[in-house]
Amino acid sequence: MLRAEGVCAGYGTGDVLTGIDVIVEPGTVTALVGANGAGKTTLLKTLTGLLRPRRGRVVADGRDVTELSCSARVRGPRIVMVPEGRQIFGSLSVEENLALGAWTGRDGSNWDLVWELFPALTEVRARPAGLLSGGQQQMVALGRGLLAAPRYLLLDEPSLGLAPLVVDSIFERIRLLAGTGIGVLVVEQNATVALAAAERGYVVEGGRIADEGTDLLDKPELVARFFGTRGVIRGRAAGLGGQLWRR
Ligand SMILES: Nc1ncnc2c1ncn2[C@@H]1O[C@H](COP(=O)(O)OP(=O)(O)OP(=O)(O)O)[C@@H](O)[C@H]1O
Repeated sequence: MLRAEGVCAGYGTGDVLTGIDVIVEPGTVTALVGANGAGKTTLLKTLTGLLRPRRGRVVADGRDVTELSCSARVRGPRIVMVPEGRQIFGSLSVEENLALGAWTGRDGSNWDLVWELFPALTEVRARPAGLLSGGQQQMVALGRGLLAAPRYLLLDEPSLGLAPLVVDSIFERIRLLAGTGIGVLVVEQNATVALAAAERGYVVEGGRIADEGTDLLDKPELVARFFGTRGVIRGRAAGLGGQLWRR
């Protein structure tokens, strides 16, 4: 499993995370939700090695990886991040963008998995990625992450800027990714969708874990904090969807 243990981290002289514990199990989806600026991306950065924690540690499969660089974490414990905003190279083809993820040389059968999970990409594989829809670009970003052969895949706001139906389809794919044994940590402001797709959820507020568990959508006061009372109704509906997704 991948663990953040008592992680404190920040930028300059300010602390953003003030003691965070999070666990990501292989073969499951874990959701990390919270408002703008709560510290979600900062936690992902400390897990991938983009940012060193000031206190606490990052442990992957029993090994302390806190001092490892980003690339060493991809090659060793296979911690891979799909960044916010997709970061696609618009002038490169879909296939060229995907191939960028294959730098570890472990891509092997994951190419088949990418085409299987994202069949829509087969038809546009030679097209410049900048011409794709937002949903297709998100599929490219996920596929590129998959080609780095992750054991742990960290997704930063995969729903950003996508229509609700496209978001549902992306989260279905995320569940399938977890079904292959990958531990997925998904950071989202779209809390109901992420929690519905996840076995376990964490709420980050002000750099701390304010709540965690397997039943966060059953807590109306929590959902209302994010979305108001309309969110409670949506949350219940999404929770039902989440149950159906689970194996
Ligand atoms: N490179 C940076 N330098 C200084 N401060 C930063 C930097 N990156 C983020 N911050 C600050 O850290 C705090 C947490 O940011 P973070 O991006 O982790 O939040 P978040 O929960 O992911 O929110 P968002 O959804 O807006 O990305 C914010 O106050 C932000 O302004």
